[in-house]
Amino acid sequence: MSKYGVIVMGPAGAGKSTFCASLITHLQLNRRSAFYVNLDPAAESFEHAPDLDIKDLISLEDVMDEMQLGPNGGLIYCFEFLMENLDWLTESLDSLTEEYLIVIDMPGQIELYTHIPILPRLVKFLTQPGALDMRLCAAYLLESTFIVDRAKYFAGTLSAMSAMIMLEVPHINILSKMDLLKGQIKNKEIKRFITPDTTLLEDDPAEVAQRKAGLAVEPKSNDPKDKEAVMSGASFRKLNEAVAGLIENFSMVSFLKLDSTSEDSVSSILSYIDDCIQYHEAQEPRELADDEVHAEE
Ligand SMILES: Nc1nc2c(ncn2[C@@H]2O[C@H](COP(=O)(O)OP(=O)(O)OP(=O)(O)O)[C@@H](O)[C@H]2O)c(=O)[nH]1
Ligand SMILES: [Mg+2]
Repeated sequence: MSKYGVIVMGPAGAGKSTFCASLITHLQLNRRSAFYVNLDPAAESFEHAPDLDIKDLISLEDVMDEMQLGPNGGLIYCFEFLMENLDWLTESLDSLTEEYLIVIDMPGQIELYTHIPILPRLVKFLTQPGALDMRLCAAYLLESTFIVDRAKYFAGTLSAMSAMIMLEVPHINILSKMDLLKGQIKNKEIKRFITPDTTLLEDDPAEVAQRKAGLAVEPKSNDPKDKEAVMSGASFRKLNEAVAGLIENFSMVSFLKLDSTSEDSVSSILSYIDDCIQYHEAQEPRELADDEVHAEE
């Protein structure tokens, strides 16, 4: 029996846990079964108590104390430990029927997505036919406020693309916290960021402001500590153009918009997830509950 799930990824603070919570609330309101898996050993408070929590397998605090590691090293250790104890996942997920949407909340450390091959191994394990056989959709969140800084937006898009290439499962990219842009940026302008392309660098507000202020077009110093010098000027622009060009050439990334505070927005993202994993095709027709029958009448 196949299982159905979504793995929610993205940089720190992108809104992953909030999205997981809104998604679970929405599933519950629509009488769908959700199973919430928290894989962030540093997460402390939850809107919905996790059905499975990595903290029950390993404690980040203990790891940091005993192995004398910092939070990032500790997290990597926790994931390596998880990979050696995958039975822990199998035991809990094995009995879930295809009715469930398994929602997996990931930590925000970017190392996990780019530097080490743990995530591809985890995804391979979850999706392996004959074992858990999960139809899994990867959802990569990027904070929409990044669009005011083109360099940040393209760097974030590059990390989304890197996760996409690495994971080889259906993938959606999401600009989160769209409500924060309301009244700040016109809808027409926001549309330009849905599919990234190099023309977005032509009117980079940061660069326009620099030019207006008569600031250097070349870094004054090569000292990486001199952030302002390194993060501006013609060389920095060339770097951004190269990154934006790479993203455009691959033409793999486009974004969906999410406002986790809006039920309609969460519902629309859920439809994409359902389509990606063909959730509805697998469902048995179910009988309507009494109140649903009345609502239909
Ligand atoms: N306005 C607004 N704020 C949001 C939204 N989603 C998340 N936030 C806020 O953004 C902050 C970070 O949200 P989290 O859901 O904890 O982000 P995360 O990606 O899980 O963070 P880490 O697990 O630490 O990587 C919190 O203060 C949330 O309340 C949204 O759609 N709109
Ligand atoms: Mg979180």
